[in-house]
Amino acid sequence: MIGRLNHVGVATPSIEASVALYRDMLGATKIGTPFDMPAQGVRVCFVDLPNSQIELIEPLGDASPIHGFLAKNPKGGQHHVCFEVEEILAARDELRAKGATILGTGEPRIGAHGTPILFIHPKDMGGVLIELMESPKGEGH
Ligand SMILES: CC[C@@H](C(=O)O)C(=O)SCCNC(=O)CCNC(=O)[C@H](O)C(C)(C)COP(=O)(O)OP(=O)(O)OC[C@H]1O[C@@H](n2cnc3c(N)ncnc32)[C@H](O)[C@@H]1OP(=O)(O)O
Ligand SMILES: [Co+2]
Repeated sequence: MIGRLNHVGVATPSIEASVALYRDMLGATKIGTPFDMPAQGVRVCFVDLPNSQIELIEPLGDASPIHGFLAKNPKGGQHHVCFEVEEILAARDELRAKGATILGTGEPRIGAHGTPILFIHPKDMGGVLIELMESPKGEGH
């Protein structure tokens, strides 16, 4: 089921401050323009790497799912890892059959790459919040 590592999600109280870190400390040159995803409750900015992406996420709105994480980690930190899968509904059903908790309604939502995404509760994955993302068509692993 598991495919390519698509991105590592990094929660931050300030995308602007995090962009400065990745640019000035690590020398990142391919940094996108931040954009809002109200349905996901986050503001997003991608840092492109040769083999993957860092997804900087800042809370957006009172119901943002990352408020709790930032309350525990006020300076931010590594929040989730995202793996591509070929068929998101098949992956969800297989995971559920294995006892995993799919977060939210369990129905995929459209993520920042324009394809359906789901999250697996960290309690079922050794303390790591896992995002599954359907591979963009034609880019299957
Ligand atoms: C940009 C769009 C999209 C994309 O296309 O890539 C995204 O990535 S959106 C990213 C943000 N969205 C989400 O994270 C949605 C799924 N997340 C959730 O539903 C919640 O955040 C959560 C994982 C259920 C946590 O909810 P919260 O209310 O903050 O915490 P709890 O108190 O319920 O926590 C229970 C338990 O889990 C631990 N925890 C919380 N967050 C994480 C985390 N990111 N990584 C690892 N562990 C986490 C928390 O510490 C609690 O542990 P215990 O205290 O030991 O019970
Ligand atoms: Co993500």
